[in-house]
Amino acid sequence: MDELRSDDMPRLTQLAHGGGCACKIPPGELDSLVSSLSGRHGAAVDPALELMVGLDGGGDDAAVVRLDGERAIVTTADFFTPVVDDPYDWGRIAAANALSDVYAMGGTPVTAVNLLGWPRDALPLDVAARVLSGGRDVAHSAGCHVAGGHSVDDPEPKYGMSVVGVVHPDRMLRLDAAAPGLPLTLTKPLGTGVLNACHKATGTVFPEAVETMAALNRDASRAAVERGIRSGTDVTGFGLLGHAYKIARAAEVTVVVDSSAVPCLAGAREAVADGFVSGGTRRNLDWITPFTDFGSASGEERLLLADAQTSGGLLLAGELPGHPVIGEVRPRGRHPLVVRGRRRARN
Ligand SMILES: Nc1ncnc2c1ncn2[C@@H]1O[C@H](COP(=O)(O)OP(=O)(O)OP(=O)(O)O)[C@@H](O)[C@H]1O
Ligand SMILES: [Mg+2]
Repeated sequence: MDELRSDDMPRLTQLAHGGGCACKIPPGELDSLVSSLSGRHGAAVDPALELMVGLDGGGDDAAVVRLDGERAIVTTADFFTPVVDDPYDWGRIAAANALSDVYAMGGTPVTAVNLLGWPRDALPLDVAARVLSGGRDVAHSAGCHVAGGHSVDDPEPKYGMSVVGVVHPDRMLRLDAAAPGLPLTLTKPLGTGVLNACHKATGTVFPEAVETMAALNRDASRAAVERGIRSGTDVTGFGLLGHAYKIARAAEVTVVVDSSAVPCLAGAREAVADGFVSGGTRRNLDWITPFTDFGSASGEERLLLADAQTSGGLLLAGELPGHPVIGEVRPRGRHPLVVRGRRRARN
């Protein structure tokens, strides 16, 4: 428990209507909103640099513009409400999540600025300082400067970062580059959404979930790029199946997820069974259900596969030693998404 906490200070998660990436605008609504920006008025006039990745196809993890044949700039922004009550941990998690979209493009973050919304009447500013120091420490561990920010008075606490990175233009991890025949790899276990919902409701701390969320996707991203992997994304608010669907849609393939191979945090299955399921997770499931062949997957399995993750792992079209293969990419079939159930033992 953080030393700044006093009995009359509200728990951070109680000041948030939703938590972390589970408070994102639902995927279908976001698609409509973002598509309203493209089309006839969607291109910059006389752009200074070539846009390599933008809003087409529902948008990738970050925007990319080419500087020259060897270098491109990656830009992204992410902020959300508290996922945990400890301000330093929340800061670490929010920063790892913001940096993750640069890693999800195969890039290296170079500089970040803080985005802070703070309820000045409800929470002392030294709590905000703890949040910012958690974010700074994680960004620094990533070799990324924290060199500014923007702060507003806000009834609901919010924190995140806008991050600029660099990437080689021919070595990016793009949604639309997933090719049939490739295995599918996931680099962090699922379950942060349901465990965060349990934490918010009961106050129970899940240290393994906190460390998973605060962990950088840097090493997995670097290793993937070195191995020649060129397609991937990070698994966040739309859940494993939502982000797998975004790959299937962008690359016009079918993504098969083998549910028995998907790693889960300790306690996650119990948390689903106990009903700690966020509205965001249920909306994810509603969104992907028409596109998915669920086979014999149970209701609880579906919820876990759609669980809104905060600062989740990379989902890669390719094999990465040390991380589980959880499915494969196939030519587009009847459904963009297929869930293979748990295999029954043969008699
Ligand atoms: N308000 C907005 N205006 C323009 N584009 C937006 C807006 N909100 C989201 N987008 C774009 O929509 C796409 C999907 O957004 P989403 O937040 O799901 O992606 P993401 O940044 O990879 O998410 P995460 O940080 O959870 O990994 C992205 O390309 C993002 O840039
Ligand atoms: Mg992303």
